[in-house]
Amino acid sequence: MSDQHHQHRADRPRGSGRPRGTAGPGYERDSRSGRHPRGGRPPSDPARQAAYEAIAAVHRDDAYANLVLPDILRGMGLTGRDAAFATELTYGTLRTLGTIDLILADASGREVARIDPPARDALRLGTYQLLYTRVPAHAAVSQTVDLVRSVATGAAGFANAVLRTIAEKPLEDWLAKLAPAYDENPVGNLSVHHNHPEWIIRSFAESLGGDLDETARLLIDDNQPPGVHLCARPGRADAVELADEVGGTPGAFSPYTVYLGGGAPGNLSAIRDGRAHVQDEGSQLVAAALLAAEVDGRDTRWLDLCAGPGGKTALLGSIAALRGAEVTAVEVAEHRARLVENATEGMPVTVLPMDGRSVGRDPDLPEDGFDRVLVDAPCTGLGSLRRRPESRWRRRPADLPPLTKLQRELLVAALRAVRPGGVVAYVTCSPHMVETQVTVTEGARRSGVEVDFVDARPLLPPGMPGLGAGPTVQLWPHRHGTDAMFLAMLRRTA
Ligand SMILES: C[S@@+](CC[C@H](N)C(=O)[O-])C[C@H]1O[C@@H](n2cnc3c(N)ncnc32)[C@H](O)[C@@H]1O
Repeated sequence: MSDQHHQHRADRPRGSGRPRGTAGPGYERDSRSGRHPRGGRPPSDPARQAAYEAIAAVHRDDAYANLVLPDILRGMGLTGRDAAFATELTYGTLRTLGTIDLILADASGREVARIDPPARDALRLGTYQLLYTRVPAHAAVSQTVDLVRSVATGAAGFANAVLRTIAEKPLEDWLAKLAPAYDENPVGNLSVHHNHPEWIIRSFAESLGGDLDETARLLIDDNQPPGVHLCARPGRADAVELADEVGGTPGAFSPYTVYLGGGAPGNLSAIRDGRAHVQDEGSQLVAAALLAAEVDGRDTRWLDLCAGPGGKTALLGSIAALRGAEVTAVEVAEHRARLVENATEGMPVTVLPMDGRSVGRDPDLPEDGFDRVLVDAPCTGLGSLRRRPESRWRRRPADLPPLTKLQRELLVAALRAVRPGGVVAYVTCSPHMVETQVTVTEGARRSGVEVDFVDARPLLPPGMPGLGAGPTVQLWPHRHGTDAMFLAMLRRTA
């Protein structure tokens, strides 16, 4: 699945994947409504039922948990501790799916693919409770068996037997039994222990210079839910004052960042009245880095070539208002272009709903026309797996070729759009070398213009640790507490 598909699907009506009324293979019997499990007996408690429905929607409808779960919680009227429990169960089960399926296959003595899908998803949820939470075993088993009874007629006895087998051993014993020995297959071992597919672990390790100890630390942090970061919009809010206002703390690195302590950011007046927006600190850092690079002469025409939904455009637009600059924001998906318009209300930003590769073919996107250009390219999103629990199991290496072609073409367009002496920031929320170093090197080579790499490290706040040998920068959850954003800064020399 390419990121383009990802974007389009993510933008369908909330929670939907497949069209309504259709169901994925194996779910027909029990979940034709697309929502509520059917059956003669009452299902398990509401939080578990909500988690089951979200997990089933992810697998049955190709839905996204972060989109579908809020709708389910709202529909069931779940708030507070129930909503938090349902969220933990949903995200935890989806994140640990690879290992859970190994355990389920071993305990049931059959391939997981051969278990009836509704029973399979309920069993996954039960296994997660047994091995990854403090839910007492008897409650995990009985609640899951009740759930199975309501969604998969006739499977309750099977589920009971499988769950009792799983409950016989703690997680460590299951991992010791099923993971390959570290000495013989370190990546396979890390995959089972830390719930990431092997090809993703290999790509992280390659980006970390082959250091598997550090890779393991990354995987551990990649399994933690990320904190909520706010961006205090320059000229509209001050990060220290905003932190006081919302009961948060100023960010460790970006002067605009506030770490929110808790609560729903949507309820904050600072967000409602346009003084701040939700944005990972890493995203704020790479957007601000574009503006920290020196350019000679004119510095008023900035271009954001992949703008939707507009987080980085909003930061650039706030600073443009202070510096007398103007931002042109390009976004190919019309509905996402509208999100950019909403995000940049009152800022000197012009949104163009068009393909960023039209540089030189559209009067609004002239060659040599801009002083600074941001290419926040569509990517696999491997750097933000913390936010999308199912994503690691959905992504495939085959997603890379079409994405890297698009990334390269957008970078070439950016290098043609910038004037000689201007700068281009190439950014991805993936640390995969094929999307980062390879794309940048190839894009620069094919652009037909002369470029130099600018050392991106001094463009980040002073004293930031772990920025490597340059000239590009890779941020990491375990080093910086941010998404794994990549930044390459290029200057057009002629
Ligand atoms: C990584 S996201 C950008 C995130 C955004 N910069 C932000 O901070 O909110 C990449 C965006 O590029 C858009 N996109 C994909 N192909 C494009 C193209 N050919 N031209 C312009 N935008 C494109 C996608 O629709 C998506 O919104």
